[in-house]
This record gives sequence, C-alpha cells and structure tokens, in this order.
Amino acid sequence: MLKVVKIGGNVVDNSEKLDRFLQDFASLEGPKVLVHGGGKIATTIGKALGIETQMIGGRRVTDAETLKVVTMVYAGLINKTIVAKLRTAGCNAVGLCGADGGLIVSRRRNPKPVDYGFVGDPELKRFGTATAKTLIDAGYTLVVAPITVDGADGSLLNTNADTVARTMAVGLSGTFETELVYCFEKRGVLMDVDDDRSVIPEITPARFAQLRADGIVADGMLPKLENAFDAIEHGVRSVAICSADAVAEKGYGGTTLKAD
Ligand SMILES: Nc1ncnc2c1ncn2[C@@H]1O[C@H](COP(=O)(O)OP(=O)(O)O)[C@@H](O)[C@H]1O
Ligand SMILES: CC(=O)N[C@@H](CCC(=O)OP(=O)(O)O)C(=O)O
Repeated sequence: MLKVVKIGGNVVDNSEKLDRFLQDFASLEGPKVLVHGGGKIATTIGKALGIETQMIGGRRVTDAETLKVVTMVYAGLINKTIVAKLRTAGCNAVGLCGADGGLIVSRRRNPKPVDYGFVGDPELKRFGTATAKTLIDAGYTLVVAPITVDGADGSLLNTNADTVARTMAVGLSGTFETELVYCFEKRGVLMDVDDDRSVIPEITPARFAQLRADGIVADGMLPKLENAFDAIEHGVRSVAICSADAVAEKGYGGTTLKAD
C-alpha cells in the first residue's frame, strides 16, 4: 500500500511538533509521499514584506506579489527544510512542486464569481504519472509543495494543499493501491471542535451533509472532507483524518471516511 500523507499548516509552523511528526513519518515502512501546507508561515512572511493576506472560502487570493511569496515559502523554505530533516532521519526524500517533471498541471480558476488571481485547480487527466512512478520505483519519498503549473501558459499557480494531496493520491491510485492520510493538530473530525475526546470515528457522505448542515464541520474542515470523499470516489482505497502524532499508529485513532 502506498501512503500519501498531508501535513497541515499549524504543525508545519511549530518546529517541535514538525520534528516529531517527521521522525514518525520517516519510520513508516513502504512507499510514501508527503504533501505539506504552510499557509500560516506564508501569511507571516507576507506581512513582514508588507503584503496583506486575503482568504476567501479557505483559499488565498494570490496576486503577482503574493505568488512570489508563496512560491518562495512553500517550494523553497518549507519544502527544503522538510527534505533536509527527513534525509537526516534516514528517509530518501526528494522535494518537488507541481511544476517539477510536470507532476501537477492545473487550470487557473475562473475569475468569476471570485477572482483568486494565480490560483489553480489540478487537472487529474494531466497528472505526471511517469515522473511520480519513476521516482517512487527508484526508492524516493516525494515531498510535494502546494505550487502547481498552469497547463495553458506555464505560469506557477497556488493550490490548496489538501487538494494537492487528493491529486497525488488519486493520480497514483491507477498504479499503486493508495491510502490518503490527512494529519493536522486535532485528533480527527470532532463533534466539538474544542474537545479532542469527541472524535467522530466514521463519516459517510450522508453524515457529512448532516454535519455540515448542523454547523459541526466548518472552515478548513469543509475542503478537507470534500477532497477526502472525492479521493474515495476516484479510486483511493482508504482515507483517514487524524492527529500528526498518530501517523505511525495502527488505525490512526482518528476519523475514517467511508462511501455511503
Ligand atoms: N468538526 C471539526 N473538527 C475538527 N476541526 C474542525 C471542525 N470544524 C472546523 N474545524 C477546523 O478545521 C481546521 C482544520 O483545517 P485547516 O486549518 O485547513 O487544516 P490544516 O492544518 O490541515 O491546513 C481545524 O483547525 C479547526 O479549526
Ligand atoms: C490557494 C490556496 O489557498 N493555497 C494555500 C496553499 C497552502 C495550504 O493549503 O496550506 P495549509 O495546508 O497549511 O492550509 C495557501 O496559500 O494558503
């Protein structure tokens, strides 16, 4: 089973938590891919440079200046820091963004109703299977930053990291049996977002619709669950949402997604 693991921005921003997570990730047996976010660090560095952040529906409005910041932060600082730490922990990591080897080709978002600027949605049909398979078969662990490339004009595009993880998992599911694991700072999808003991062990699309209507899942959890169900529909064997501390635990102790 190939594991595609996504690590969220709150863990990436905390060096102690990140180091612990990377040690555990490095210890996982078998082929694996790590997708990282880093939205919080991009916001902090942007601010220091006088570039204010605007988020709409969980996505960053990305003008030309913001694109420079997110490219430097995600595909540079964060990606290379994670690769170096993983290699030190004995994991044969190589860092990529969607532009490298044509790994993830995107379509720029329609400027209506919201003009997000340089933000793209991956095109599954153009997934760089050969690049990914060649590296994985050669024993590399791919570390993927959430920057993709516009298939129409070659410009770099900012892409939600949960969507990048779903794209890697779905893209690889034609070649490998694939599992997708979303790791973040909480223990899973919670009934009460402030109570880590309130993990919902299993969610189906029907239950998701109810949880959304009741306002129990909101904010960044909405795109995460949408991506999770999309992955299951497109051939990914299993999807879990769990704490970064549980990545090496059997069953992950978090939330498992199931088809209806
Ligand atoms: N029911 C819920 N259970 C857990 N988290 C939730 C829930 N509803 C909303 N959230 C919010 O979703 C956030 C996770 O989404 P996001 O910040 O995008 O994750 P990531 O850290 O992976 O980027 C949590 O920090 C929490 O504030
Ligand atoms: C288009 C868009 O919103 N891209 C995200 C990419 C990073 C990300 O998703 O990071 P987290 O996983 O830490 O949230 C952003 O710039 O915030």
